[in-house]
Amino acid sequence: MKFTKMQGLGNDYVYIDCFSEQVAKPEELAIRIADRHFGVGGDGLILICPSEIAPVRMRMFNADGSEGKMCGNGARCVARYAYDHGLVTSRSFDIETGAGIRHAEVGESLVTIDMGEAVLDGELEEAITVDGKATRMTPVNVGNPHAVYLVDSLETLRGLDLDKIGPAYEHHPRFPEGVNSEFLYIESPTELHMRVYERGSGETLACGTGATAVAFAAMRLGRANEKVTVHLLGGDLMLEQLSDGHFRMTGPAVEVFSGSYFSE
Ligand SMILES: N[C@H](CCC[C@H](N)C(=O)O)C(=O)O
Repeated sequence: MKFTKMQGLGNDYVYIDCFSEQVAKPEELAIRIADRHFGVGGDGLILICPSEIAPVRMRMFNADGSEGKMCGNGARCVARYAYDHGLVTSRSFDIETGAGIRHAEVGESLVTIDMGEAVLDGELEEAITVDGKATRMTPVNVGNPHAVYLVDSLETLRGLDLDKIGPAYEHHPRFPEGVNSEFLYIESPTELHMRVYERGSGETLACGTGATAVAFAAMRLGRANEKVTVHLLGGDLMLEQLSDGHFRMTGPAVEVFSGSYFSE
């Protein structure tokens, strides 16, 4: 089976072009192919599929085999792949995702995705107790669920042991279906810093839906302008809220290598 390895800010997935390949059990394949020792290695698996309502459809699976409805870094890479490999002829086109249609614009090096509207999924700065510790978070839905936790300094952000504390956030009973958790430090109204512990994949170097969620939370808290740079471990994303409420996310999307995966 042919695959392509792509990354957006180090959020890396194994991509399979389902215009030419068939994947019978993507949940199982995701677990095996995303394994960094026994497989190709990645944060999960993304299928680039034909669609009846758009030129291309994205399906994303986390490293544990669970399917996510939306993936920002994945959408940029799918857009890059679709354009570079001739699945589309225009640089501007729609992608069908589990969360609905997302519009993509493929530039020379950067790709922009219209992430749609973010929705407050509860209260701003809701009280929550995680692992016995009382704290606050802002729940945001960007097609997939996020919880945004504010931290008070860059040092605190850098010092978080997410491998250790992450699972208690991911599986908190407030979110019965699990949640992607972002830890956000607001440096200024235009500069945000975040780390993410993703549902189903653990800490990743970047998360496009997560960056959209933190931009939304910071704006709703009155602490960010409508255009911000989000600094992630793997690099920077630009997020802008348009007058219609939609978030435009701009960042890199890179093909790293391709090969053949010998499954079974
Ligand atoms: N890394 C992705 C999000 C994956 C979300 C997934 N972990 C879920 O279960 O919702 C992004 O760039 O938006």
